[in-house]
Amino acid sequence: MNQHTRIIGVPTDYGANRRGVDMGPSALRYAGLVDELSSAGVSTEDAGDLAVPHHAIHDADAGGENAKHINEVEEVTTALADAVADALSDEVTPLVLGGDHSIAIGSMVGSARDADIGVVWFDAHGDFNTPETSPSGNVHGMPLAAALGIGDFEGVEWANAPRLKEENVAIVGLRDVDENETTAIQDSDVTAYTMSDIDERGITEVTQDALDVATNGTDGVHVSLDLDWLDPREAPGVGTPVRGGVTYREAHAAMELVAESGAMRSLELVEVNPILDEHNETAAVATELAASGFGKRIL
Ligand SMILES: NC(=[NH2+])NCCC[C@H](N)C(=O)O
Ligand SMILES: [Mn+2]
Ligand SMILES: [Mn+2]
Repeated sequence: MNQHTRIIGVPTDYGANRRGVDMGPSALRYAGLVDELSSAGVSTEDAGDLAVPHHAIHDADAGGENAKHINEVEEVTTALADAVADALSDEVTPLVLGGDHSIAIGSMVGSARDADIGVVWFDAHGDFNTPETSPSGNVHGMPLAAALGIGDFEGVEWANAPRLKEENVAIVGLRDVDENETTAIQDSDVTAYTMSDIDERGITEVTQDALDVATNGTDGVHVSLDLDWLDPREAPGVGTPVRGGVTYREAHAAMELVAESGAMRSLELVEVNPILDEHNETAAVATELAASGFGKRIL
């Protein structure tokens, strides 16, 4: 496989309640991302990090707001959307390094600017809240609803990806969903595969189904990999860990299927928090999974 990718770092934690995920891009680079990708036969250019507004006070722990730091999220995701769209028009695959999962708004908007896309969302969470349903006010719990224009996000131009349809979105590995978020997912045309589905049918069949959903009638697929998708024993460096996630091998099997589909248009690795990690192992796992997504095989 001969592929080219452009790394776009997005060192932000404005969408999360626990600090430190803004150091994710450094941790991923330090874990050897470029070497790992080159062992997959992928050539990499590193565009560095996007500028993220700095505020002396980060009030993510403060209550009250129902979409905390939404202005900073808008600023960052708007710049990211342009960077992702630019990479695609230069015919390189954008590889976005988070940062918290709010950045996915920018990845999806950019990836869908000139194409009809599907999304495969590997995550413990639905990230389907809106400011009115969110129990936390953290925007990293809202990016799918934002891109799809659900609830408060309807008509919010910077956040919506009009060329992404609900019926082309597949969430894989769900195991922690808020009450009103559950209803919103059920009322939508999004397909959600829970951990119970993976228990019953196995990771291969479920991932294949998810890829079918995302490729059906689209020009390509944005793959969003939240590291809390994995079991916290394998990926401890995340801000919102949930027990009972996929194993290291299941994660690789899924990413190998992503590569085999030939449909991956853009990829993001999010929610790596080096402060909560053990010896950078979550970042290391993330780089290995990215390589599998780009076609690395054992033999
Ligand atoms: N990308 C994430 N880690 N999202 C976690 C979201 C947690 C919770 N559902 C919330 O809305 O706050
Ligand atoms: Mn998550
Ligand atoms: Mn997430």
